[in-house]
Amino acid sequence: MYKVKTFNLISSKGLERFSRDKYEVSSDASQPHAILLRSHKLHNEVLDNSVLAVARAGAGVNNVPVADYSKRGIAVFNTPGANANAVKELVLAGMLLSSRGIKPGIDHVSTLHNISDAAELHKTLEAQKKQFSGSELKGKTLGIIGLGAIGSLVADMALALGMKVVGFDPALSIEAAWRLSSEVQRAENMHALLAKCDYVSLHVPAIEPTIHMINADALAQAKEGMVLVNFARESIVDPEAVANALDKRILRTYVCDFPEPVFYGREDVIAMPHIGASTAEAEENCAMMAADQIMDFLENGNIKNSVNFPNVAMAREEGQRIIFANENVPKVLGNVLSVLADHNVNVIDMVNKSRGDLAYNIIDVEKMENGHVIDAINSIEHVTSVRLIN
Ligand SMILES: NC(=O)C1=CN([C@@H]2O[C@H](COP(=O)(O)OP(=O)(O)OC[C@H]3O[C@@H](n4cnc5c(N)ncnc54)[C@H](O)[C@@H]3O)[C@@H](O)[C@H]2O)C=CC1
Ligand SMILES: O=C(O)CCC(=O)C(=O)O
Repeated sequence: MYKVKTFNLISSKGLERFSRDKYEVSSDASQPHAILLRSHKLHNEVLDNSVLAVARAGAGVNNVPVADYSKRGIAVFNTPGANANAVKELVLAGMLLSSRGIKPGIDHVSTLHNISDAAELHKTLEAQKKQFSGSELKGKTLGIIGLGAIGSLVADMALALGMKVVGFDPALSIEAAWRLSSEVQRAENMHALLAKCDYVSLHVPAIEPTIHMINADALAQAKEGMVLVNFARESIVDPEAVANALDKRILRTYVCDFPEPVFYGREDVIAMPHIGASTAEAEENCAMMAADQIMDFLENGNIKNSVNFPNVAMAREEGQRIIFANENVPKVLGNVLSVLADHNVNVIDMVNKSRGDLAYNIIDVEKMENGHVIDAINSIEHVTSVRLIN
């Protein structure tokens, strides 16, 4: 029986993927083989040694101490693109909220509840509505920083609305580049993008080079009156610098999914409670993808969409499957094969792949009589995790 421990509310569509005869899935599972979570922060959790995999039902893995887990041979997964459409739609809502008098207009209407005569109400509204006029998105320039799953959908949406789109992404993958519309203009650097855009939307992961990438220096380059949209992470902007830029009217509005105390009471900040991915569809997509990845990893050792391990897949053969991870240094695989030879274990098939400092291996062997092989592999220097699947 495999055990999966969950944090956060995981869509039942995902939880239902785990068959009851093979999996026990609960928020209080002890000694779990895998963790399935959304935004819960794992940095302060003591993880049982039983854990082999952590799957983030979502995109950002800044709530997971990936480097520590890599050293322990724990595979960390995410669900690329599974919630991208949900975020894209809220980016559009954010841009519209910043450009039209939608929220103040609605708030104003709710203050008029004491007018019981319909004709008087309509007359009052018509007389006052000029306070709530705005401007259109069509013809404006949107800058997108980070052109991955979400950024590319935001680009398509903005182009469809008649906006000009400028993008910046120095780490763009080939796959993402293929997805991107040729109408997106490339900015040489972030400052060039900030200088010419009416709206700028952030879609980068929270990693060391992006922390506070929107700071006082960056904002000093911004086109006056720019709207900054942040559905990425709070740490990507320096909140004090954003507040200063709003004070100086360099920024017209800051739209974000990450409220900060420094923004309380500001009418030029539109803050949402981290709901970019909070749609039934996105929650289902993420949970199902994460569940499938956990199952294929636990049952077959296959890896898809890991953020620290290489993608690996090998069809199952008869016999048993040895899976081990190691530091990516010479001789480890050779030493493991020597152990197998010393124990008269016949190899049927194998795959060895590396990613950065890590290597991951699947070796299918004929059924072993000797129970000490796994212990012997475990004691080889630089092996970080090993297990046997029958
Ligand atoms: N508000 C919410 O509920 C959600 C927020 N997010 C956030 O959005 C982020 C992006 O999500 P996806 O588009 O799905 O990820 P993704 O991995 O598909 O795209 C991220 C892109 O950022 C680029 N990038 C990395 N460093 C950069 C830099 N210094 N400058 C410019 N571009 C850079 C990468 O090359 C990549 O193309 C996630 O990491 C997460 O933090 C994601 C989903 C929901
Ligand atoms: O699970 C959520 O609601 C948050 C989604 C998110 O921030 C992400 O996927 O990076």
